[in-house]
Amino acid sequence: MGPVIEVRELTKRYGDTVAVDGLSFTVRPGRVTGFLGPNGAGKTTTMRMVLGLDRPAAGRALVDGRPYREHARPLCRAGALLDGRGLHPGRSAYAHLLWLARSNGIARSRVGEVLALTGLSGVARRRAGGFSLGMTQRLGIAAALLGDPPVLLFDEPVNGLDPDGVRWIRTLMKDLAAEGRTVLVSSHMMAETALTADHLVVIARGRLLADAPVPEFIRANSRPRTVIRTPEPGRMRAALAAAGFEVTEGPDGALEAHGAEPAAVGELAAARGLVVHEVGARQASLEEAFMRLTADLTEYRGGGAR
Ligand SMILES: Nc1ncnc2c1ncn2[C@@H]1O[C@H](COP(=O)(O)OP(=O)(O)OP(=O)(O)O)[C@@H](O)[C@H]1O
Repeated sequence: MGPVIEVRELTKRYGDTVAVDGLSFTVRPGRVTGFLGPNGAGKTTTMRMVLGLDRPAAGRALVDGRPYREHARPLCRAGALLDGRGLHPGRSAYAHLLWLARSNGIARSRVGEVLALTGLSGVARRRAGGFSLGMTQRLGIAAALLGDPPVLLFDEPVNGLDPDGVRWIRTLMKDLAAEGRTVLVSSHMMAETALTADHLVVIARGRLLADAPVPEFIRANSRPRTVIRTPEPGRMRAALAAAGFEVTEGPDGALEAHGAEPAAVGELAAARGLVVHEVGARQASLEEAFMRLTADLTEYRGGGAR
């Protein structure tokens, strides 16, 4: 088995706030693991403890079998993008990376490699303090990749990026996982996570809610839904309603039966002699599944309907 991140019974308190509460999960190599949770769920705190930046009150977090800081050259075991801190604004991108490489026993030649990998070669000599948000993110990722680590943690890497930047990060995450690395990516953005992650670890209030492959997570947290196209929408609607399904109509006139599998709809249509042009399963989005799971648990609700 390749390198993993192991979190066991991890707990962290800030005064009266229990930021992380007896949390256990394992992040495995070869896939992108999305780390999801509402605001204040404890994602950043968990990642900081994995990286030895915060001390747990209880439990432990291991990278490749031991605490991150106990590795001889930690940057070569795990790389991380947290929140752009630790960047000296007066230094050039090159100088920043060279300083990191030196203090971790990493070859100078690797600096040029990660600059090229992150598309920063052309601005390597410029002051990092003058970088745009996108360039700052790229520099943070260059630093994370410097030690060519088998384990990578990214905290909200696409925050504030333009569509090109988002696409670039998405491809990079997938490529890193395809190379057999262990990749943990926290995010608020469900649509983006659905496009990037293979597996999910979902937390709220510091506790584990789900640890499952994305399709399984969606299936477990949504009701089946079937789309029906028919030249007899009125009769079909009535038949579905009589069978106990809630029916809505999409903007294109197609019907959607909630709680119904396509097989049930097809059999119903046959029994009633109804003509159908299309019957198909419609998968819920990751966002819908996530909202369903966390609806009652969210610490801070957005305004509006409760
Ligand atoms: N240094 C700190 N001092 C006091 N409380 C903290 C500190 N860091 C985090 N917290 C609290 O711990 C809880 C978890 O915060 P954390 O930042 O880990 O959550 P998160 O899931 O990363 O949230 P977000 O998605 O909003 O970044 C929150 O209630 C937060 O206010």
